[in-house]
Amino acid sequence: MKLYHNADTYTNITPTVVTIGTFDGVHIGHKKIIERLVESAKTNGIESVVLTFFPHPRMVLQQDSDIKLINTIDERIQILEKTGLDNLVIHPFTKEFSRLTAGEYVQQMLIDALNIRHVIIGYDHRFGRNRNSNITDLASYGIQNDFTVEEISKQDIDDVAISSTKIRQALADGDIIKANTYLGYNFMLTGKVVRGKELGRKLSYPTANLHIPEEYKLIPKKGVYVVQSKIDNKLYFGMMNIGTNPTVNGEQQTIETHFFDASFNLYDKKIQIEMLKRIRDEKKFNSVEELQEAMQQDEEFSREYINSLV
Ligand SMILES: Cc1cc2nc3c(=O)[nH]c(=O)nc-3n(C[C@H](O)[C@H](O)[C@H](O)COP(=O)(O)O)c2cc1C
Ligand SMILES: Nc1ncnc2c1ncn2[C@@H]1O[C@H](COP(=O)(O)OP(=O)(O)O)[C@@H](O)[C@H]1O
Repeated sequence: MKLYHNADTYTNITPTVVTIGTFDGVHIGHKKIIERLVESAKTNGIESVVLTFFPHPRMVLQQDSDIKLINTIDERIQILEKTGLDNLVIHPFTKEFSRLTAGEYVQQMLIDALNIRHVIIGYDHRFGRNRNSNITDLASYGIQNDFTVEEISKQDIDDVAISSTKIRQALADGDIIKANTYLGYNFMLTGKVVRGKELGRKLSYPTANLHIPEEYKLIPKKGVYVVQSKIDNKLYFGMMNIGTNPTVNGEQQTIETHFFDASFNLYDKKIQIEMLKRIRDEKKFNSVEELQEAMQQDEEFSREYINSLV
């Protein structure tokens, strides 16, 4: 897959079949659409393109909107890599861009930049300044400019929207198994390991504190989870706490993971942690000893769960 951070840098002259959207989560509903796109490119001997925008239009147009996304932009790229897609164009969404008229948008983006032959698009897709053009308008631009428009049915679009809503809700509820079922892969958190209070090692459970710079990343419900992570090409299982560490009077929310059967220095390392299963709520214990006991039980639970996977 080739990656472009601006449609203007797309210089490939092979005609394209394009689909346009945010594809947050790149879940099984999105994958069906992308499969159709890739198939259509193959059948017609042209190249497939997903055109997506970043930041999310709502981050730009309603700056106060506290939008949370299932994937960071880098995670989205990583998941799309595996779909067989030829090209991913992530065009910067700016206020200026949002003011392009529908005609300017079609000409500059679809025709001039992408050399479009075919577009696969949701029945309810809107585009151009104030989103005032629809799929019928796109079809007439197509007749004038020699490209065809293929509609994704209401049913398929509804399925996509339902899945996204279910995934967000499941993550908010801590129901990782449900989220992962709809995603078709394990929900992940990606970030850098930073220093904490250095209490973990005293509890005999050193915990890597994950810092996620993307404020828009959706973080699941507070609590304790079974997780896994590939670090330097080796798979580690572990247990994660998302919370404020009330027992030790923590204030800020942290994301901390203890990996089993491992001893390494992870500071400043970028890691990606896949979440597998929720264990329990975070609690305020009366003493550090009680917390330690709870962590031992979490470890037992996690190990049993991990063994049940194989
Ligand atoms: C599996 C796991 C479960 C945890 N559960 C709780 C909890 O229920 N309540 C709590 O106050 N802290 C909990 N913690 C957080 C510990 O308080 C934290 O790991 C400890 O304070 C070490 O912090 P440090 O990495 O900043 O040194 C948990 C941590 C882990 C890894
Ligand atoms: N099994 C392990 N799981 C997680 N981190 C580990 C492990 N073994 C060593 N470490 C290291 O220990 C650090 C965490 O120790 P800890 O005492 O909890 O300090 P901090 O408060 O800075 O997180 C991690 O960032 C990592 O570099």
